[in-house]
Amino acid sequence: MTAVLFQQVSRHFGAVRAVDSVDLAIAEGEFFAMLGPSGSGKTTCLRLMAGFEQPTSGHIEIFGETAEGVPPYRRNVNTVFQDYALFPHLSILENVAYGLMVKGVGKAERLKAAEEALAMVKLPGYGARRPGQLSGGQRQRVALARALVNRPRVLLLDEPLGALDLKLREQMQEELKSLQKSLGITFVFVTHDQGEALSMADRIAVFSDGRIQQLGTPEEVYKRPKTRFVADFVGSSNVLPPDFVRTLGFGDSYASLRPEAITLGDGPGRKNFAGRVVATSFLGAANRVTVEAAGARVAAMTPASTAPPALGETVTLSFLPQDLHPMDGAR
Ligand SMILES: Nc1ncnc2c1ncn2[C@@H]1O[C@H](COP(=O)(O)OP(=O)(O)OP(=O)(O)O)[C@@H](O)[C@H]1O
Repeated sequence: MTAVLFQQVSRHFGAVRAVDSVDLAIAEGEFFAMLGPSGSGKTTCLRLMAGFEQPTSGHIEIFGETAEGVPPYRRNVNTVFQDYALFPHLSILENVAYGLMVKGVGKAERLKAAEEALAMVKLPGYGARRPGQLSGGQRQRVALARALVNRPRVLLLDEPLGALDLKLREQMQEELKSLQKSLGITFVFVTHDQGEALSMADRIAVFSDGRIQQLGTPEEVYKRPKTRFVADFVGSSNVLPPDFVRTLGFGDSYASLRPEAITLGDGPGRKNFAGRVVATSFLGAANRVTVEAAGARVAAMTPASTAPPALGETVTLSFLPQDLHPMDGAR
């Protein structure tokens, strides 16, 4: 079943097209990431799903029901905000139970549900504390518990790990992913961190200027970026200019070629080109070798077990034709 459906959805603020003719269908139980730079429209999309914004045009459905005009509290969705928005004067348990209190659930029942939600996010026994007595990572979990206690069918997460340091972020990424799988709730996750989107999501929508540039699995988006923007934003792919692509025997368009698909030397069935080494760097498991070839700068990954070529040396590099991906927007 489709959890969230956008048909030609736009949200304009005066002349700003924050969201511009977006189509998407998020499946029930999916971990869906909206990835893009600041100002690309992903938060506005999330707010449209939550009901904090209404579309200027287009149609939104949540589990098959029209969402336009339905207020946030009537939708089967809950939002976890980046700043957590916990009440400082309430205990952790009261914070988590708050949504149920507003809905009129009796005290014993809501406190029990809040305890269960705290256990889900691995914070059992923390209920008596105040938010100020918890670490950033623990507050993040409380924010999550506070959304989960409502048993939403869709959980909307707006950069929920943004305030955490790198190590805690990575730990929470794994926990969020396994929590999502065990609960079977649809997660829609906003991030500007491509590593985070690639590692957690089932599918990613890459946003730029209010539009979806590409929608696909992490592997598709990473290995076969459709546009130069996606190639640049989602990773360290080589973006080869049309003139160079033509010399390799392909058509007249930009193309992406991942550094790890390029090897030193030639081999059967491979396409090759010559380049002069302009930089090398040791990355631990591999060396990154950058060459200049016919006006293009191309990076290759070579095994760390062999010494990289010397700077200034001319080398032959090769790749399998299927690893070169022509992109939209020729010139
Ligand atoms: N209430 C508003 N009034 C006017 N312009 C807005 C409003 N909300 C968003 N915008 C504009 O819409 C565009 C998209 O904003 P949005 O917050 O959706 O981007 P984002 O990709 O989530 O960025 P960030 O990662 O910085 O949150 C921006 O240019 C923003 O300034």
